[in-house]
Amino acid sequence: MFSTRLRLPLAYAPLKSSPKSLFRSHGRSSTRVAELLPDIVEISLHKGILNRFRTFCSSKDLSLQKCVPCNKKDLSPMTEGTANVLKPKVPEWELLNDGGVMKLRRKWKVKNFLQGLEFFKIVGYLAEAEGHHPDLHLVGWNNLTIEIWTHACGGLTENDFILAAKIDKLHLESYLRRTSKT
Ligand SMILES: C[C@H](O)[C@H](O)[C@H]1CNC2=NC(N)=NC(=O)C2=N1
Repeated sequence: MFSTRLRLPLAYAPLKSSPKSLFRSHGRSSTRVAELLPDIVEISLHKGILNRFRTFCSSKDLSLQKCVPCNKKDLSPMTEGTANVLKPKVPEWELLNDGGVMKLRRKWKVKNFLQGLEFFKIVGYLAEAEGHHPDLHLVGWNNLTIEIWTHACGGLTENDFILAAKIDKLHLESYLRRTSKT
């Protein structure tokens, strides 16, 4: 864990210019506050590092994260609010509530039926590698839809957003353009 003891030489601790948030205006004498300074600095430093660590964990690019096994007993679906927070990270996908089950959905038009099946195969290999699987639909031979949700809990988990982000990283649109010439 991060524990960096930073002992500021009190002479250099600019008490007056320190951010208000560090020093409550309890009218404490500067001597008392000065005594507290090293611990206050350490706590804020610690928090800063922890916050940076947390930011790293919820890294912007979901496609760099890995899906986790959905076999935890207490796995529960995320709230609609949380889903809306994550949604901007997968802008091509829509959030839908399918009879009470929150899902991610994205549609593509394919050139022909075989291209659709090829598309499924590419996504299938990704899903197998992640251990998390989308629902694949190919309707009217060229309307391809992918829906992603976590069946184990009947709703959305971070796995679903990670898988959606990884599917986007496949850049299947350029695949569809390339193969449509064949
Ligand atoms: C143990 C393993 O994580 C589970 O069997 C996985 C497989 N793929 C999955 N995919 C999806 N979408 N939901 C699940 O609940 C799920 N469970």
